[in-house]
Amino acid sequence: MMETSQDVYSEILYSTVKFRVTGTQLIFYAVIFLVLVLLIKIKLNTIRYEKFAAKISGPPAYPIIGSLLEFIRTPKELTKHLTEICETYGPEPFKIWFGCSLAVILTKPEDIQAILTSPNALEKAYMYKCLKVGVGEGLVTAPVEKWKKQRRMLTPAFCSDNMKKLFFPTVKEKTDILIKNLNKEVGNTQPFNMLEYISDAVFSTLTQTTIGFNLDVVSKQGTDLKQSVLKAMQLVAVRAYSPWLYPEIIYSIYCKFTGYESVFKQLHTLPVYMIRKAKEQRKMGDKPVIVNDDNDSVENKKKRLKVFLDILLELREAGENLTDEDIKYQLATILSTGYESTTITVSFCLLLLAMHQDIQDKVYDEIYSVFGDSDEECTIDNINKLVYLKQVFRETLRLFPPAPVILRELQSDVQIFSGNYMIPKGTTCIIAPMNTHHRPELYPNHRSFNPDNFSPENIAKRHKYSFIPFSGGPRGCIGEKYATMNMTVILATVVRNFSLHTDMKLSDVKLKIDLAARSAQGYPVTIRPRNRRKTT
Ligand code: HEM
Repeated sequence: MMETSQDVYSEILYSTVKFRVTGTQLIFYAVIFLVLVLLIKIKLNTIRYEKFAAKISGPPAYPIIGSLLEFIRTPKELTKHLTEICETYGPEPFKIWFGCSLAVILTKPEDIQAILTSPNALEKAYMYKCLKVGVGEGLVTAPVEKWKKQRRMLTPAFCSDNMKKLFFPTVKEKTDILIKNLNKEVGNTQPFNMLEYISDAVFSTLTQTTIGFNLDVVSKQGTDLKQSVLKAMQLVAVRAYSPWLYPEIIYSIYCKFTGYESVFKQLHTLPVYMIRKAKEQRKMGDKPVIVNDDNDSVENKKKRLKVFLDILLELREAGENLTDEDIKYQLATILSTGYESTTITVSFCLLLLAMHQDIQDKVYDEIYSVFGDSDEECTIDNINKLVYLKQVFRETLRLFPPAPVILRELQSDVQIFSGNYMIPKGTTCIIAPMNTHHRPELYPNHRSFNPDNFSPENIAKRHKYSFIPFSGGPRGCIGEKYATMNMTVILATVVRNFSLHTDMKLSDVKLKIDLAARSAQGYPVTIRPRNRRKTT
């Protein structure tokens, strides 16, 4: 008769320690042994957190699974439940055990500042790995050492001069197209979803300033790219909320099986094509131009405008270590990070103005005081005069910051303000901007829309880190200036041309949260043409 491998192991055991066991017993002992090893490993992993964790409160946690039971809910229930958890345990720092990993939720501006400005809290948390399939190791996801080099290299691309000379002309051109498109809705008494128009304007501005691709001329490839960005973000969100899809191998099988692999390929198709084209053009001596101002020569204006892709190619020519793959991922990063956040903020802002006619009138009066009855175009100088409008979109970002969470993993112990606690290395710090923005001690009447929260006097009274829609510190949003310029031009031009109306109230807004927090009901408004006169 043939011997099984269990019998062989059993014989070896008997011959060495004179202890006879059956095959089944052997399996049983092996399982017990493995479980013990696992438990010891878990204990060793958690021991370094326990002293600190004992000092702070948090939802119930159980061995091995931690507080994971709190998260087994539908996305809608989860949003509500997380808000309740924050209200129960915040604003003091509190803990959540994700299995055996410790996370600390920080709400107070002083604690947030300590984390966001610490050189030991620059690493992104594990969850960001979910993004890598789409944006590789671009700026958002890059590990610290790689990120430092990239950030140093890319920061100059977002300087004020580039905003003015490179990106502003495109922003203006695309906003004019937006106004033409919105004109189709004038006279329509049925509300339409403002986001659909804003999303086209923001995306075509981004594709043109990032890869030099004019979406309004070649729409098919552009629509494919937009769909793939949106779909890729949804797929990443599914993964982020489904920890069983975290292991790379399982996720790649899942993507192959469901056909989602093609979405990520499509996301890269156009950037890869544009990189090739730009390289060929440069070889042939066709370098893009910077249009200095509106009086620039017609010939120059007809030429190709310098875009973000050209800046990256120039950096490479100047000796920076950038492969085509790196450039592709940086471009995909800019397209995906800039698109939804800007679209959602502008749409929310216009919806809030439609809900609050008095504030809309004030915004319009300010625009009127700068432009009067003239058809004068937007310039950087005149949009900088729209200070109340900026208060309005800051208040929008306070109420509805698009990024639901900012996650950092500590590379060394970091001391925070609350309790002078030292948060141990390896802990994940969770910062939810909305949590901080909705604290009544920071913003009285925190549930209402009040742009005066951002008057210079009120800003001066608050801690700098009580407003963090763009995160903060060295790893805060690199596109803040770009987003601010783009949003100001769109908002000013829309309000200058149309008055906005809606039946929706602020208390009706329900949020849908995945990678971004957006209005679950869309942004329903009607518009009427403005007669160019002050409202008062
Ligand atoms: C209203 C508009 C925007 C908001 C609210 C916003 C918000 C944020 C936030 C919260 C972060 C930190 C993310 C984290 O640590 O998890 C971030 C990072 C980033 N944002 Fe934005 N963003 C906006 C627009 C833009 C635009 C228009 C661009 C590009 C043109 C952009 C490019 C980036 C990049 C590349 C990063 C990563 C920075 C780094 O890790 O060094 N963002 N943004």
